[in-house]
Amino acid sequence: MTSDLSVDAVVDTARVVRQRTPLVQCITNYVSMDVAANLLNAAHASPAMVHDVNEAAEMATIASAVTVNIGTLSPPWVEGMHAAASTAHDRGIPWVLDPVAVGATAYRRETVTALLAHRPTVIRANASEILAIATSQGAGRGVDSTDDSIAIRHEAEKLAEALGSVVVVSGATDVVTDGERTVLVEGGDPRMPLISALGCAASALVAATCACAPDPWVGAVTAMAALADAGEVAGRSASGPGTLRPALLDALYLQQPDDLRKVVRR
Ligand SMILES: Nc1ncnc2c1ncn2[C@@H]1O[C@H](COP(=O)(O)OP(=O)(O)OP(=O)(O)O)[C@@H](O)[C@H]1O
Ligand SMILES: Cc1ncsc1CCO
Ligand SMILES: [Mg+2]
Repeated sequence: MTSDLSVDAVVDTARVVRQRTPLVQCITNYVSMDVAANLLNAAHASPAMVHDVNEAAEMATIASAVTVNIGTLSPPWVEGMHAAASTAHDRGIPWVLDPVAVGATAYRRETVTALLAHRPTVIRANASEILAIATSQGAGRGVDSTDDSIAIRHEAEKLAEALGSVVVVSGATDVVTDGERTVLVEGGDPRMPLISALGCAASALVAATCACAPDPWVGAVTAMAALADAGEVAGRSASGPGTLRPALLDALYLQQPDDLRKVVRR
């Protein structure tokens, strides 16, 4: 389901990731560190969990891309987030914002508003989080979505246009939009949201693919298609979320770029 999407560009992006092994600086939450690092390794990228303000900007000068996730935020971490995001912006490398539970507290909303000043390349979040940013209001119960990605497609498109960022709304169907062009990525497994911080890891993967893509919209589609295909493959052998997680890492590792053609159809 595409508009103007070159499936070849998606497959090429997946190939370039394998050639370049992009270094992704992850400023991410305590829950997600393990799954994000291992998912990047399995997907042929290279993680570095570097968040402290004393080194965050310096690290961003050698990274290929940065991901900033507010999942377990505190003031010292926020300083590191600003340092890395502004360096990424100045260098013109992609940086991805993951606004975990942004609707839940005023501190999260203020932090996200301040981080938006560094103009994220991509915002990757679930539907409730995107809705909270789009409406500037509290929404959702916490880190999990209570809204449907497809239902907020138009809010996502307007937000992408207003911010000049690609917006990825994850869910049973992922909505990937730059405001003008929107792709729906289907697939995956219904137990994926039960793997805590898989969305955070998805944001890190979006950073990796954007570092290797002709444009961030294609980059974001590549990451979400890779997860959708791997989730589907993993779901065949998994008996629950516990076994789904290692199976997903194996499926990503074994995935071939051409496998993405199955999920991103014309
Ligand atoms: N019902 C579903 N069926 C198939 N895949 C899904 C479903 N829900 C989510 N996914 C996939 O699971 C991954 C994580 O997305 P999700 O929307 O759960 O992120 P999230 O809410 O930000 O997660 P977290 O905050 O735990 O990191 C994405 O790749 C998404 O496509
Ligand atoms: C459960 C949880 N709490 C803060 S961050 C996080 C990981 C999923 O977003
Ligand atoms: Mg999330």
